[in-house]
Amino acid sequence: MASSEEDGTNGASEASDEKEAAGKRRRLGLLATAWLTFYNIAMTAGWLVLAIAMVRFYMEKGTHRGLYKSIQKTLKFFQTFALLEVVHCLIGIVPTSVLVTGVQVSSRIFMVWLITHSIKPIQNEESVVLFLVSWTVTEITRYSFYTFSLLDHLPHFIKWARYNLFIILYPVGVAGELLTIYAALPYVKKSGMFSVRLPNKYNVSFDYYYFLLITMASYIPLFPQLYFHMLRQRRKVLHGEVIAEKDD
Ligand SMILES: CCCCCCCCCCCCC/C=C/C(=O)SCCNC(=O)CCNC(=O)[C@H](O)C(C)(C)COP(=O)(O)OP(=O)(O)OC[C@H]1O[C@@H](n2cnc3c(N)ncnc32)[C@H](O)[C@@H]1OP(=O)(O)O
Repeated sequence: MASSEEDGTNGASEASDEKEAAGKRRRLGLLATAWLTFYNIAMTAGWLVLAIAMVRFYMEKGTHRGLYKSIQKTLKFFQTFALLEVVHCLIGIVPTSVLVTGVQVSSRIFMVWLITHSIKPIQNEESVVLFLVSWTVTEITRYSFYTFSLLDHLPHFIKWARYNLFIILYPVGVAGELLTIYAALPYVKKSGMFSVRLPNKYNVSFDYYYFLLITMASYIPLFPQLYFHMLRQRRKVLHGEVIAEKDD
């Protein structure tokens, strides 16, 4: 059987990819393209640094205990920087849903700052490693995908990885996040952190423990939407299907 390379279909699809990328750059404008290229390169580099630091830590110490503490500054910096992705959608320089990106980025910011950073006793949980590894592999792939696409030289394996690895990494990452929040519950309940009790002069109360329970429950309707969004993107990019979405 003739392969796609042999019968020339691969060449044709490469030519059409290049044409598409050139059209995309024209649409975006020079400034936006330059900014996105810089942003994606910086983010790829940041997550690569994180990956190397994690591998080195594990090879030197042979345990995951202390891993989070050793990489937390880099993680916080690059994950917080990702808030710009919501801005990119809002100003229209990337054709992505503000809602999908907003949920994705805010859940990460929440995990980094309001869970792992704030609740020290859970930093050595195995579940933290689960989401750290899953986020790191995802982001190296995702940002290098965007970078190479903008530069018009997208290797097939990166495209393949961007739209296949998430099938496993997304559930693994979400499991890591949920298990970490679950591990945090006893500490939150005992300490009463971030909670506001009555009576107070504003007459409002807030219980972080119940907020966490509600957050965990919100994964049930929200995660499938993100997952199915990615499955639709996968069909569109890898199999060329035209799919209408109504999530904006
Ligand atoms: C306050 C508390 C809140 C708590 C909320 C709790 C509920 C949370 C529930 C869900 C929790 C999820 C937690 C997440 C866990 C993990 O991440 S685990 C690790 C695995 N994760 C993944 O695999 C993430 C996969 N998901 C995504 O990638 C996101 O959905 C996305 C980031 C929003 C990306 O989706 P989308 O943009 O639609 O896909 P793409 O195909 O990549 O892009 C579409 C087009 O946009 C262009 N583009 C996008 N970004 C850029 C960029 N930076 N630079 C250049 N171009 C960009 C892209 O090229 C595409 O363009 P076209 O080719 O023209 O279509």
